[in-house]
Amino acid sequence: MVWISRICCRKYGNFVDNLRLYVRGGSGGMGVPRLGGHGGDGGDVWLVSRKGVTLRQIKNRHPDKRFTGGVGADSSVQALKGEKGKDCEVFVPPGISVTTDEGKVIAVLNALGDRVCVAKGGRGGSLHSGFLPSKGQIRQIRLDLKLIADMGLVGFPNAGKSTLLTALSHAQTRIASYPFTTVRPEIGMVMYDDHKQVSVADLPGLIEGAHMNKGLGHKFLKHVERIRQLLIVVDVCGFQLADSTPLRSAFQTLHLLIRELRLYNKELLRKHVVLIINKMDLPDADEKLHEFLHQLENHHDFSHLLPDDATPEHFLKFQHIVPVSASTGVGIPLLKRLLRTSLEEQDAMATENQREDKLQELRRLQSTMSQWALTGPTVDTPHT
Ligand SMILES: Nc1nc2c(ncn2[C@@H]2O[C@H](COP(=O)(O)OP(=O)(O)OP(=O)(O)O)[C@@H](O)[C@H]2O)c(=O)[nH]1
Ligand SMILES: [Mg+2]
Repeated sequence: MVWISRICCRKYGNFVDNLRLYVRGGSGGMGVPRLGGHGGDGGDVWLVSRKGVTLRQIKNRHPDKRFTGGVGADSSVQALKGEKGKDCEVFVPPGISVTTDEGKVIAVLNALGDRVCVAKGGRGGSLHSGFLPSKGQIRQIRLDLKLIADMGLVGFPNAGKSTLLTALSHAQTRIASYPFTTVRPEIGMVMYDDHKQVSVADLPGLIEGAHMNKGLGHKFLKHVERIRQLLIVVDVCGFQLADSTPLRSAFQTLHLLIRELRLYNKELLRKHVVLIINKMDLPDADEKLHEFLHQLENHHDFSHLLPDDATPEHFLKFQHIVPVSASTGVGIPLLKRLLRTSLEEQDAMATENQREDKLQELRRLQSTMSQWALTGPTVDTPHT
């Protein structure tokens, strides 16, 4: 039996997922022409990925968001070579991508302990520079945090993603009958009776054109990149953003969602996906589910139902398809079990792939060795 714990449900209040920093390397120290002494180089500014740090902490502790390396020491009679200025280390959470103001990605810090120099200190004065020091590098950089969770709820607004997370984990998410209720990601922990847990992220609803920054656009989509599996949530009755926009059936909604994911980053479609068909308590839900499943099975026959250019080149293969009602709780225990199963299946598949890779490697080695037994090893001769 699966059980859930209110205590273990985490909610990230005041979530900060991006931050702009001003970083400046320290200036170099003065050289001494008379003695031929070199000034010390200025200190660099480094970002270092560390556990337990949040962008909010950085923001609170350094309201001016300025980080500067130490100044290199001047050359002197006592120390002809001046000492290097102190490096400045800024601790950041893992999962950070660092970009310049022009949008150029400088680095991605994924693993704990990853580090990158974001502003180099200036050179100390030397013969080369007429013993005058140079200034350190100055940069405005942007840190973007990509959320890490086992699974992420993805869907159009109002599909019931937040209601589902509450039903799965008792996370206290905002739920309302209007689109775009969720404006920042929330994470809930689904607990199992053997104390294993699965983290599930509730993400703001997508709309058509999200890949071009419509709605919450990229602000939301970037979080999907680091999530292990997608939980695509579709309202069995479809979706209509406003009276003036067309009503999309569940089948159409699904395709439009896939299109948005693909246009943002087609690698996302390589992830494992569980399809959740929600609101099964609504009138006619059974017939609509039947029709939707039929369309899914024979999707090529129904491409005429899709809006222009919505036909995806890649059709997602679903690990599991689960009809539920997040409001009444029907199907929720099954869904909880399937979340766990789906992650275990992915782990098993990864292990199997690794085993297969090793076997292939071994076979290659064996065939090379038997070749050698016949002909002797071939040695690459350098080109003359
Ligand atoms: N009948 C029915 N209504 C549901 C169900 N799940 C959610 N709802 C209702 O649908 C509306 C939207 O629910 P939310 O959970 O806020 O939807 P969401 O997908 O998080 O929406 P956004 O945050 O705007 O993207 C609310 O009025 C819910 O009460 C369900 O299983 N059945
Ligand atoms: Mg929501």
